Amino acid sequence: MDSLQLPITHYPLPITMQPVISIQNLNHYFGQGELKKQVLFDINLEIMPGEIIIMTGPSGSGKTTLLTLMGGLRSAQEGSLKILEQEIRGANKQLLTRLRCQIGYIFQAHNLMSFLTAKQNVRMSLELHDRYLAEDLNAKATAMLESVGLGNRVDYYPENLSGGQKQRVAIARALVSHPKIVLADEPTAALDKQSGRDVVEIMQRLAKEQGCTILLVTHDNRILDIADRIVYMEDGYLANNPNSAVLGE
Ligand SMILES: Nc1ncnc2c1ncn2[C@@H]1O[C@H](COP(=O)(O)OP(=O)(O)OP(=O)(O)O)[C@@H](O)[C@H]1O
Repeated sequence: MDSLQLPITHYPLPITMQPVISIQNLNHYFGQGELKKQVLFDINLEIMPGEIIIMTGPSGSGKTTLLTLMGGLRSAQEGSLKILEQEIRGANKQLLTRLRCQIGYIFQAHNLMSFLTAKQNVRMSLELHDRYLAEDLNAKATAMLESVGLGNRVDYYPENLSGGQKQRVAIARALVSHPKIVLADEPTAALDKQSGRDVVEIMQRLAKEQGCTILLVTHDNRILDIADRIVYMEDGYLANNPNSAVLGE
């Protein structure tokens, strides 16, 4: 088997910048027959590695529907949607499940397990990945909690943490496995101004450190400045040009 060893290269391999998410002419419908209703219209969007994108727009405009499609939480129906270079139009459950393991999710309600401590909640996310099985998962989870400023709360249960602290545990849980994509739906909605600010600044710092892409849906105008790019949804259409929308005013 020795003869199969590959030569070691001592120079960096060329990096090709492929979009982590690529959407072309995407339409989406809910319901069937007479009740069939189109909620997304001809969406086109490319998101590059490391970008922080904020998606904003009125209630009911289709933001969550688009976010769940981009997170592989539902299958695309019409057009093309590629996540990490995999086409997910008509994708089967196995492919969607595999993709989901490579994506971190942060929701408005933190969705922490109430019967697990902060450390156990974060550790659980690592247990989904075979590549960490040989590592000290408790040490990794603790280090991640330290990096979101919760080193002194690792053994606390969610009910004994503030809203902002819970959301920071959710961030630690989403980012501990170094996903290429993190999707966040209204992560600051339940937080006061300062906690909301802290939470998004932590997300921004970790994303830049890890080189992961963040896609964040929000109505919160106070956090728009953390974005590299803002996209605006209205009535199921995406305005990809920030100048076409009056934001934060
Ligand atoms: N499961 C569903 N079945 C039928 N219609 C749905 C479903 N989910 C969403 N819709 C409809 O699709 C449209 C877009 O909803 P969506 O939740 O994506 O909007 P949104 O911009 O995220 O709204 P909000 O800001 O209030 O969360 C709305 O008209 C909504 O009523």
